[in-house]
Amino acid sequence: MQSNLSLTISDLWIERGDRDLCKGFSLTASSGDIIHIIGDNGAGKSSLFKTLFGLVSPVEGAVKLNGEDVLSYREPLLKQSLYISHALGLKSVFTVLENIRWYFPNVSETDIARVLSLLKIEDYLDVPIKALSAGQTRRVALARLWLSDLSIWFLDEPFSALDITSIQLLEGRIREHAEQGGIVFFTSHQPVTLLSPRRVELTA
Ligand SMILES: Nc1ncnc2c1ncn2[C@@H]1O[C@H](COP(=O)(O)OP(=O)(O)OP(=O)(O)O)[C@@H](O)[C@H]1O
Repeated sequence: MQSNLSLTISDLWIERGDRDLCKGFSLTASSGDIIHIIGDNGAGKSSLFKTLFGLVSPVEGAVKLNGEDVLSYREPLLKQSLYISHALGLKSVFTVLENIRWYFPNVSETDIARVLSLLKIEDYLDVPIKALSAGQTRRVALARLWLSDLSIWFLDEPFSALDITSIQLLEGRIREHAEQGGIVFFTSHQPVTLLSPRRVELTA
């Protein structure tokens, strides 16, 4: 995992439908930062993450990773980043293990077993995602945070549907990642006080 990272967003302006979002939005995040993006429903939090991932093109603005423009050529950012959207990125007819293997074909059985046990989904290895509860499904998606070595995380509502034990586990993992030099952006409509994140508000 690379540390000493600096991601700078300058004067961003996103348009979706006929709505202006994030107009004039600027932010710099460095290794070790945990950033809680807040804002009302529809303020543009998911759109911001999608823009950084190239799924939405901004009207204006610049995004630089360690000084390099990553809006016109995104590969340096994508190679460093892990994005878990509302959609979670899981295949519903694949089993838990098949989904994990889809992302991590070379990770050892031991590491997968350790993480699934930590997340208390070790008994569901051969169960298709469509047969899991909402919280169990999210835990499978979040397993990527323990198995990946990517530095910059974009987590859209990662605490949604989780029980208290899982919330604490995720908070611990986010804190650990930042301490190791990663950068974490997340959205949540609930206060996440244990992490003491930097709060950045988008206005609708
Ligand atoms: N595919 C789309 N086409 C047109 N407009 C869209 C599209 N997706 C989202 N929008 C609009 O963009 C605005 C911002 O949506 P976005 O999902 O980014 O908000 P959000 O802050 O993540 O909201 P929430 O807290 O409800 O998740 C909304 O007004 C929404 O209607």
